[in-house]
Amino acid sequence: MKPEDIIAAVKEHNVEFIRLQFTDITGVLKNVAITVNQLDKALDGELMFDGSSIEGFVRIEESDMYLKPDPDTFMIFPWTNNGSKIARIICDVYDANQEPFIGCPRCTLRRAIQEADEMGYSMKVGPENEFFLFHTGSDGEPTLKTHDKAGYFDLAPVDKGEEARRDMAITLQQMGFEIEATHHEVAPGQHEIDFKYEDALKTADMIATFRYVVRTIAKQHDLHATFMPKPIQGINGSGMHANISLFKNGKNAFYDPEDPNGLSQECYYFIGGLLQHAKAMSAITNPTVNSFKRLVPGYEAPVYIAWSEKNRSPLIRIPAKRETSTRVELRNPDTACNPYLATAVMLKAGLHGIKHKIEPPASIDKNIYNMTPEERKELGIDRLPENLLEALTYLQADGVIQEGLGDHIYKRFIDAKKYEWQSYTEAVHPWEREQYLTKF
Ligand SMILES: Nc1ncnc2c1ncn2[C@@H]1O[C@H](COP(=O)(O)OP(=O)(O)OP(=O)(O)O)[C@@H](O)[C@H]1O
Ligand SMILES: N[C@@H](CCC(=O)O)C(=O)O
Ligand SMILES: [Mg+2]
Ligand SMILES: [Mg+2]
Repeated sequence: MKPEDIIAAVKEHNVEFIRLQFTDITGVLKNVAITVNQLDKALDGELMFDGSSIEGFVRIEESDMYLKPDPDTFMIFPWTNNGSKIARIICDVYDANQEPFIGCPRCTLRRAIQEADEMGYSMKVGPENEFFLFHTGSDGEPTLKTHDKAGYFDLAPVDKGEEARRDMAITLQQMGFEIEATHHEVAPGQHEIDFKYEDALKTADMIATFRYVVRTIAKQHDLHATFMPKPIQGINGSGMHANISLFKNGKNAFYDPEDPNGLSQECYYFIGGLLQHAKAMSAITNPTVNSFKRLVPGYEAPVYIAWSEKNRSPLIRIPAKRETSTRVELRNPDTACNPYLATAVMLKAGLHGIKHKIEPPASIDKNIYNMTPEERKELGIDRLPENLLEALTYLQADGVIQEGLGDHIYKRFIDAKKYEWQSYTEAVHPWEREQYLTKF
């Protein structure tokens, strides 16, 4: 969209406020709301804000930042706030010198996309977004209660969860999402909404928007939507499987009809790169203490670093469809990740595989969970980090993933996450009281 079209649309639909959105390094959506009078100035990229209060941005002495709206992301929300129509535009963050800010996650993804572009590739991503819907209590705070006992693909009697999910899909469609599927997931109260794959930057924007819409609509149904990866022990957690392909000259570069598996050499190398960097990448794709409680055996989440054309136990699965749909499904990313940074490191790792011709190990077509440790060792199957601290240690040893993040984000991320880990280890958890309070 051109700036003049945006101004015309705002006037035509009586939009009162425009939210200028961006994310901090932890992936939390931030916004500055402006009135229509300021839109001209904002579209020219002249709107400044104080970056010193944003997680992982800058120090107070260098805090002036510019928001550069990306006109292609303009959209009017289908709902009103107290009767006011609101629109949003997603922005890149620029520094005081009017250069892309090195701490801006969206600009970081742009850099990785540029690297792919120089090699002739464009990355497509389709995420599978899982989440839980919980009731809110009389105080409006979320509980852990769901009133459905439904499971995978169930058609529950019409309940709030199903109604809310339908509303979410309708709203997203009104906002231009092409919804491919919505279904109940395996766990009670767990849902999935999948939208059609798109170019990497567009998909990352859509994931950020998706989370915002899902939470907003849930609230309208007195429900709390959570993208926390493992809210309840003993049942499945929520993943965000990333379906990835590279296109070259308008064709899927992962497809090769001559290959017995229908996969191109580039696809094999891309898998090789993802597997080689999986441990370091997990700090970004699974960025919370809680993320690693999902990555345990028995809940359809990956634990072992391997790939397969068939079964779902390894980290990477190759869904059966070929030609345009040929893709790699990376199964460890979760719903707490920053979609821009997660996409940037996945692309960086895959491109590294192509550049350095990293052959993946043989595919594993047996259920890895049923193997003995000795069998896994014999096949050279390693596992993902067991916790956030371990993942951070791998990230600190992986120059490729660090380069993908850029020095600024890498350092701020490590500092923020080490602090998070420290605070977690100092906390006394209910489990400890259960185990020790009466025993000692
Ligand atoms: N060439 C492609 N590149 C990237 N993503 C693609 C491509 N083709 C399809 N997709 C996307 O892959 C996702 C497919 O999700 P779908 O739920 O069908 O996958 P699945 O892994 O088979 O399901 P599940 O894991 O829930 O059993 C969608 O977002 C779809 O748009
Ligand atoms: N919820 C599972 C995935 C279920 C599925 O295969 O769709 C996970 O944590 O990854
Ligand atoms: Mg699923
Ligand atoms: Mg999947």
